[in-house]
Amino acid sequence: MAKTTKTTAPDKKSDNTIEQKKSWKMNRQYKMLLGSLFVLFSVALLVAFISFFIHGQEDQSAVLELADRSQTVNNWLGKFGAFIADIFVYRGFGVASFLFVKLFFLTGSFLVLDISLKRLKNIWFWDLFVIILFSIFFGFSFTRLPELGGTIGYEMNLFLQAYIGKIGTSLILIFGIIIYLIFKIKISPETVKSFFERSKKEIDDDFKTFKTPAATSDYNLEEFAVKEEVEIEEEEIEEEPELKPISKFEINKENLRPTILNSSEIQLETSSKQMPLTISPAPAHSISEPEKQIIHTNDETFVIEKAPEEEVVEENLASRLVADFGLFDPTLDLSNYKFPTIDLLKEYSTGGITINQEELEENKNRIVETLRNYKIEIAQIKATVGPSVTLYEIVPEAGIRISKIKSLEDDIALSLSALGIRIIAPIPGKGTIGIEVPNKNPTMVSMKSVIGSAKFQEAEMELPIALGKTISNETFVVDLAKMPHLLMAGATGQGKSVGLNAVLTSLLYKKHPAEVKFVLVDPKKVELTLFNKIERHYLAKLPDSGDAIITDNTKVINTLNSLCVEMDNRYSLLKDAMVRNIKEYNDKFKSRKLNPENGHRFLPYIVLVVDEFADLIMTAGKEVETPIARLAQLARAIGIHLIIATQRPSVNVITGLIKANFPARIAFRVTSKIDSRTILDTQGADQLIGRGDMLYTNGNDVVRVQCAFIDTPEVEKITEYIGSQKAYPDAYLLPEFIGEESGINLDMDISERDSLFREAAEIIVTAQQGSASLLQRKLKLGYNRAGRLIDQLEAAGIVGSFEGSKARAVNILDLSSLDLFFNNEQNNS
Ligand SMILES: Nc1ncnc2c1ncn2[C@@H]1O[C@H](COP(=O)(O)OP(=O)(O)OP(=O)(O)O)[C@@H](O)[C@H]1O
Repeated sequence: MAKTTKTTAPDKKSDNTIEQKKSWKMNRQYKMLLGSLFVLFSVALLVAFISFFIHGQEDQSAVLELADRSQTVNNWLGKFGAFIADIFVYRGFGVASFLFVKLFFLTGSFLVLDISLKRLKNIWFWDLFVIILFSIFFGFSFTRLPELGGTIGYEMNLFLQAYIGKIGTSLILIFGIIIYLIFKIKISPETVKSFFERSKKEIDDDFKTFKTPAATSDYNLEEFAVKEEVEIEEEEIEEEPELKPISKFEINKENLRPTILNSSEIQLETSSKQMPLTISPAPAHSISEPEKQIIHTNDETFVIEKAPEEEVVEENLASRLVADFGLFDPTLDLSNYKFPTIDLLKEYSTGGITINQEELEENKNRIVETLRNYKIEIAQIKATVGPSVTLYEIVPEAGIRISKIKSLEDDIALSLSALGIRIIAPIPGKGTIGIEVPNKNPTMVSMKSVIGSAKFQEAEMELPIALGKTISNETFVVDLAKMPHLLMAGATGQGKSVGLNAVLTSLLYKKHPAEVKFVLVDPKKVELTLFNKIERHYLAKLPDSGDAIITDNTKVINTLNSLCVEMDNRYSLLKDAMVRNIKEYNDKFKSRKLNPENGHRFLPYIVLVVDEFADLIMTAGKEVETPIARLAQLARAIGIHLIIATQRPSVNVITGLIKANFPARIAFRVTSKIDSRTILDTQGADQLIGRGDMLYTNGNDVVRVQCAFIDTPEVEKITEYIGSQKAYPDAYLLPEFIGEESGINLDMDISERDSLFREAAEIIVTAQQGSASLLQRKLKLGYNRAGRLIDQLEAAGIVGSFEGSKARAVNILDLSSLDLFFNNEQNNS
């Protein structure tokens, strides 16, 4: 079995046209031009400012008469210099204007080097803050030299002093400094404390080493050198990302460390003393280790060296990346994507539920009478009206056995002359007995009402699904991610397809195309075709396959196996990231702690929807059951969720293996109690009234829900709304899976032959027809296995080679010749 994995991201670059490249070049040229202008302007500012402080006063009158050519100025940059210096320094911010030189220089450099300007925002913001703060400070401190604070500083200072006085102004200035220290420098009491502690220790160390004869001048020099190096390195680290944030995740850890050889320390200590004891932990990491802390004890010969705590570089780097670029946003590729609006959906009922008082009264009386006939007295009865069913909650008199009421189910139904009575005895968690009676005039639950409900809109779930409304008329919202897989079954025409559409629509209303992808399998070819329009937004498919919606059962096997490959790939990514599930993984990826260069990517949820599962099991049997069971067992953690619908709830379709892995199940109306048991492990689905009336279970409790109704034109409108928006270049591509039918693996070895090889040969020889479909039928095999058998028969020489549409020739005439053939083969081997 040859498998190749090719993980492809949806945002695969489309073919870059020559035009695009050209426009990029133009862009770059403009940037370089503009950048150089900025750099030159910064130089001009510097010259103008310096000469303003030397000759400013003399130029003051000339600035007012710029047009007069006879006026001469002393500024080194002529009238222009005098003018800009006047604007920035005199009328502006005074000495603090020098920071503009830095700002323009940096902006120019960023443009010339084509570095993202995002970081500049931060720099401009804080520098402008400092400029204003400084100009107020100078205006405040040097009232006699107004040019130090500039007109702005001077005036602001006057303004502040007029309102809050000198003390108030100085407090504001101090507050400004605190803001800068906290947010820009990121100072906290802890950092200050640790700084002082470190300096104290350094002073102590210096003092001691000075005293200790072991500390030769060599040592001090080295230590000094190390410190200097650290300072330089730190500066570099500060500056580097400003100029080179190209590689977001790379960091050369060695650059962060001062280079010091432990051995030199050890040697120094040993050479000076006769019997020194030096304890140095973890000598294995001697190269490029951080500074070690040396603790001197009272005994001068005993020096303890303590390895410092290692910095968590990744953390720092990630938070720095997040500070610079913000959290990773997976929706950025389609940032203008607009979610479908609620008005695309239709409102079916005008008002809410209509309560028919007479009907309620009548039903109540009948229930009471029927029970009284069987000597069951009722203490209290309460009715809750739902959209299609009313729940009568009964509190029986003390001493009445619940099983007695339950056994009267059919009698009560008969006396109420209604289809679909369901008795819940007792209602879990309530201690009452429930009798559900269908309403004469059920209210249709529109998809609009459930999608628009606050419960759905505000649902904090990974994959919220609005299924419909419960008996107490509450919107019923469940999380597919928690289910984690859903089985939907029900007889034909009871609302399965509408239910599937409701599930898909819910997800379309809540999830961005970057966050969820659907794999749709639709053997009926008509149910899910509408979703074709959103192929490039929401669908996933195999590479090189035409339509994303799979209608051919043989292709399903490849898709399922490909999903298994995707699952394995995702598990290894999760393992690599040391997280347990997709949510943690994506959170980590968003906070830029995972490097895309190591294959990490944002993982969208994948929802596999199989309509008509029975059909699939019939044609492909075990070959689909195995990958489905594998996905169902393992895929929950990595965000692959399965929704399987079938109208034939028989045990050979919903097998034990499938059932064990699908705790969440929806049953629409079925025809027999046995079917109900097959789906829900309990009866009840046979007593539903159809038209979207359903039972939902996720373990123990069974909830009766009226499924929301969504019609085909509504789905069409939604898919059209989404489909007409900008999309990804292609559908989300699943990893490639090369199935066994590719013919590459002809099993030539006799020992590796299929166990049914002899039987298959006999069938082919008897029928004198070499076709895989014959084997499929006779041996009840899937397409793949039958194909492989034919390949083996060809390799053995029993059938001829592939001849297009004609069946293969059979080279052995009858069964006796076949026996002879096998005997010969055995003797030869
Ligand atoms: N939630 C609902 N509310 C009201 N009517 C519904 C609802 N669901 C289904 N119906 C009615 O039942 C009809 C059949 O529904 P649907 O096509 O979903 O059945 P199905 O189980 O998918 O049938 P099949 O298996 O043959 O495709 C719909 O045309 C609609 O009139």
